[in-house]
Amino acid sequence: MQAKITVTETWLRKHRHLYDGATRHPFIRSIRDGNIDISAFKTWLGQDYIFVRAFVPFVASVLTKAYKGSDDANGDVEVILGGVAALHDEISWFKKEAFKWGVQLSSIVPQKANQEYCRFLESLISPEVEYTVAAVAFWAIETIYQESFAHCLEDDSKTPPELKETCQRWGNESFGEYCNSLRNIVDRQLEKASDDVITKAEATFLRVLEHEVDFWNMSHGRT
Ligand SMILES: Cc1ncc(CN)c(N)n1
Repeated sequence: MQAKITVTETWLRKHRHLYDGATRHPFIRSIRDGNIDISAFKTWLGQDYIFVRAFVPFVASVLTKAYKGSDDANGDVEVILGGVAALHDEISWFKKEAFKWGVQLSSIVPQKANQEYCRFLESLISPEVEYTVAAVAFWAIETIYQESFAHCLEDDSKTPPELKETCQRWGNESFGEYCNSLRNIVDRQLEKASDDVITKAEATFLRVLEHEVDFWNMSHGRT
């Protein structure tokens, strides 16, 4: 018997070009090829710290929506709670890493692409946004980082040793498993969603891809 094609699989096939644009961006390729400009890396580091701080209330809102909106026989809340806990570590890691690279986090001003991405996250916090739609954004945001940084750890990569730890943070296997759990949550929700919610969720997925590309562009000095 053939396995059923899930909604996320359909989207990934349909939007492959844009998805690859987000997960195989020139910024990521430059890490993987070992010719990253360290000033671009430092820009990314400072800007991403600001993004992650805005990401926390968004993830907390997904947690609330999961509690209210899913029957939770499937443990959605616990999976998302794991994500919140990981973000706590992530913020400490950014502080440590910024110190290592001489990046002054307190003086970072968010750039336009970052501001727009954070505003988009804030719009998803609204209680009017369905759990399914918010969960799709959450899954996509985490997965793009997982796939991007895992690409920098493949056997034939020439990632500089001093950036390996950064790539490990999102490219490691257990982060990959967590992203798979998020994908299962999303597919389960989409399976029972109305056409209207599915349409909104797909549009949200595309918006995430665009914001991620803009975020890499910004880090790469392309704005
Ligand atoms: C822009 C961005 N996208 C995703 C992630 C992964 N949490 C992140 N830290 N920053």
